[in-house]
Amino acid sequence: MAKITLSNLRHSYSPDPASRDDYALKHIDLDWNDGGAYALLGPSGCGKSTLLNIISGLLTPSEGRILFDGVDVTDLSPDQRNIAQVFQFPVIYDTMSVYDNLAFPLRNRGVDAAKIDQRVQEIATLLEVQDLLGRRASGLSPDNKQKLSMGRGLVRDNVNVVMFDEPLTVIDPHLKWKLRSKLKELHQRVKLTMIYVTHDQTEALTFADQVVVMDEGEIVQIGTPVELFSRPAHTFVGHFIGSPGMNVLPCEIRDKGAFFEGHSLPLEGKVRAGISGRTEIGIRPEFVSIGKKGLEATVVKVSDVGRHSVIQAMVGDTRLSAIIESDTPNQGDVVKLAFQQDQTRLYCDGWLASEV
Ligand SMILES: Nc1ncnc2c1ncn2[C@@H]1O[C@H](COP(=O)(O)OP(=O)(O)OP(=O)(O)O)[C@@H](O)[C@H]1O
Repeated sequence: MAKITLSNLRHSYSPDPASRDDYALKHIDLDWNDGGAYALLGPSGCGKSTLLNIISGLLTPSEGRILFDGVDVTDLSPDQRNIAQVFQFPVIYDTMSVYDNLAFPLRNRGVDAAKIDQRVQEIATLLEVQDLLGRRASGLSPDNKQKLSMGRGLVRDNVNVVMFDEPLTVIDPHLKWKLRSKLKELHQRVKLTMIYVTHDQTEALTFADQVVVMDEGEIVQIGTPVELFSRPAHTFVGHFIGSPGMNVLPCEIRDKGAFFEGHSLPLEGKVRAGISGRTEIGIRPEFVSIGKKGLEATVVKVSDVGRHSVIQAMVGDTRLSAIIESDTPNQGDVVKLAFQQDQTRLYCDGWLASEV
């Protein structure tokens, strides 16, 4: 296990990058603490795989250094970095048994037979493949093949980091939640440093203690799932996390207050001093309610999603979502929307600009 430091990293796939847009990773400075469970979350193309490949040593960054426990490993090969990686698709030896597949990474490093047996049994039990140990890997279902692939990544307890790159892509939806919670349980038991790469917020939020959110080659926020939900540092995080995502409404700042469609909307706290730029109000649909007073809005869509309804309503040209627990309005109704003040945030050029 190790603390991993990424220092002043930049990466461009172009041999001659001319502008910031030529960089797949724009500037990354980050510590992954020893024993942490991290998710690297972001949309397709934001640079997750590039970052992962730089940590694993498959890719040399254009600029910057990678340190494991303070030791510079930038010029070391993937093998010398002593890491384990689980990919989207199973990487297993089809002709070997399940047992031998799990034992392979340990045998390869000369671990003694008793210890190998103990680890193989432990990991197989955890992943619920203990009954399959004698079977040939080629005959396994796709789910079990991927479980085996994960097992191979987890079987060594002395790796610096285990990295998972969208590992549940091939897993049946009904098994996904089970494996996600298994991985979490496993992390709590083994306390290896783990980095889980995904574009799926549910996977990231269930697995990780800390979620690193990326967009366009940059880290936009690092936080616990609760922090990302409650105070998104950027409107991108507000949109990307949550279902539906945060409402972002254009606003004007006057007399130290925020005005949307001519209405004053009380913010959570003060407007940060000295801001200038495009200003927006951010409020999650969970904190918009229908009341006797508030912004007049026309309901344009109502979706019953079980425990609550999601309504969409127009205020002028702006569409808002609200999560409504009871007394759901009908499409076409004119309602009054109220915002919970301590959840009403201000953003300037995308970044959080209200203070509490
Ligand atoms: N080998 C390559 N050559 C040139 N450009 C690349 C290469 N690999 C990735 N890119 C570009 O770098 C940027 C980041 O890609 P990357 O694959 O790291 O993103 P990602 O978040 O992992 O996306 P995905 O989830 O789709 O894999 C993208 O603009 C992509 O087109």
